[in-house]
Amino acid sequence: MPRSKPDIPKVRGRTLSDPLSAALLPPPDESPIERDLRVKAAIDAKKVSDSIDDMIRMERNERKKSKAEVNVLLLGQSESGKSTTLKQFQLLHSPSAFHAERIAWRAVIYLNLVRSIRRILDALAPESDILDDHDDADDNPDPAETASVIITSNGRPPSAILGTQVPNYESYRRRLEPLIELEERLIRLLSSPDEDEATRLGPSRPAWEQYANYYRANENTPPHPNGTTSGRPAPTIMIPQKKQTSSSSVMNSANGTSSKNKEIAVHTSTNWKKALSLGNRSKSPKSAHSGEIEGWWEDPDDPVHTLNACSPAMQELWRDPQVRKRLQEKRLRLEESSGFYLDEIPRITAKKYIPTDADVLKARLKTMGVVEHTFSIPSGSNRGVEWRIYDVGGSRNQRQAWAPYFDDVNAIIFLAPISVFDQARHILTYATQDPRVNRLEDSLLLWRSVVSNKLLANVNIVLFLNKCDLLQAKLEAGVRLNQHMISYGDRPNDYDSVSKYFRNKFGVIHQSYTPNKERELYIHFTSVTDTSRTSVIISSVRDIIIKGNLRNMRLV
Ligand SMILES: Nc1nc2c(ncn2[C@@H]2O[C@H](COP(=O)(O)OP(=O)(O)OP(=O)(O)O)[C@@H](O)[C@H]2O)c(=O)[nH]1
Ligand SMILES: [Mg+2]
Repeated sequence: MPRSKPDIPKVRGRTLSDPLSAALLPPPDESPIERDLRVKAAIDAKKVSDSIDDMIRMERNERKKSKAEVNVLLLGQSESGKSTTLKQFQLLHSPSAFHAERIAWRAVIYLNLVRSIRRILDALAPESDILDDHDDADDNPDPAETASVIITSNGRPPSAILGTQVPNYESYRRRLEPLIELEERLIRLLSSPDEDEATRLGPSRPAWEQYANYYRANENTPPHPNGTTSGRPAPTIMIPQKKQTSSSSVMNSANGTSSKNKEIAVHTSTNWKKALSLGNRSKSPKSAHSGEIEGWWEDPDDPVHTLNACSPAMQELWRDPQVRKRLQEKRLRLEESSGFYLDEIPRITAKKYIPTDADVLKARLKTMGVVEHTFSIPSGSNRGVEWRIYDVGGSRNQRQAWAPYFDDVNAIIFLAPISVFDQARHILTYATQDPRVNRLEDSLLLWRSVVSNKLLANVNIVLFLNKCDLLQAKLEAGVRLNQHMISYGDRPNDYDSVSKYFRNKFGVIHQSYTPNKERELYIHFTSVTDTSRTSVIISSVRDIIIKGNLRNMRLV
């Protein structure tokens, strides 16, 4: 069916100097019969052209339907749980690949554990001036964001002056010293061996290491407090860009294609997992002649030996009541922090330790750049829908990499960690007077900017109010929401009331700012480290996204 009234071919907007316009003009001496013939020929030609257009359109829709594609973006601030959600997708849809990679996570888990120990020692150091809030390290290193240090007028942090002294500190420090070297080694192992700049260490050496160095040189005199800084940020591993693979690939953070922009912060699972191919050795047959070994535990250079040797000291440190008291004074709640394995030291430091699924889900490795994973997910009568899931870095200096993905995204899963209402990030920018920004406020602002984005007006949005397990534990421990969010007022401080309050807060922002009032918002309360509950949620999210996608395709 022709879509417009048949007429002579349109040449509107062209001038006579345009050769096409000139060619389409009727001949000057055209008779009425010739005119009718010419108009009929033009109408026939247009019919043919329209039917070709229709065929092309139908073919494209058919192609889309048969090889349906879904692009999903995981968004949210740093440490909100995006990469963990991606791991859950992997566990659900490519479990064998997930299990095959478990061994490679050993290095990350070791690094998380060693870092927790170092943070305790930093907090115990007599002259330590580490920040009370561990999440401050979130977005380092970024020139616009610097962790602030609370220093009194005499240059010493208040907690160092008034805090509980741990008499065994020196002994712990000495016994755990090999872990300093191990931390550096693990970071080197995880980064690419041929990239000098591959690994970014934090801005300074840790307080306890400075103290240790000083102490070695000046046995009994304590070091000068000046010059010490806060604990290091979470290890950030910068991995060079490699050719993309279909199942797991890496993108340039700036334009999603090449490495032109030297500011690329690439973080690919493929690369670092290969770099630590410790697991391969377990497959080698043991042979006295070739020197092959049965497993990594027989390799004297494997990091497990240092950990294993330090295991008793680590356990004593973590069990020590005075240490716990000191951590409380410093408001350092390691139990809530990412990559927490202190309650499982004997199991993690065992020579033949293999990470469980739960360990991998708990492991913390900050994402730099954008990581893409594809899955083929069967859906109803469809042969298989190809899902592309993009996991982005959530820290502030990573967010500019998000926009290029807005163009052809079908759905967004936005993660907001609602347990962080009592945490602040230290941000020093020219525009910010108060360097402390509440992390939940940060999430709300980010949410507002995503839901109000016009490019995303027709994109399905699913909101995960995440870290509900930590929220519940925090409320049960007596932390009051109204002390951090005045607007909460006198409402009860229990999980039900608080979680509803947050759902409402995020919902109202969506309602007020969405450019598409028809858009439905799907909200889930999640703890994405919990596999059984998350797999149910993922299945329902999958259906919502597929339905929304089909609806949008019909509108095309
Ligand atoms: N207890 C608990 N821990 C969680 C939950 N979700 C994520 N985590 C942990 O929080 C840490 C951070 O999660 P990630 O998935 O790495 O966060 P991300 O959003 O990818 O962070 P960036 O890569 O920095 O943007 C990890 O150690 C997770 O195991 C949750 O619901 N409960
Ligand atoms: Mg991540």
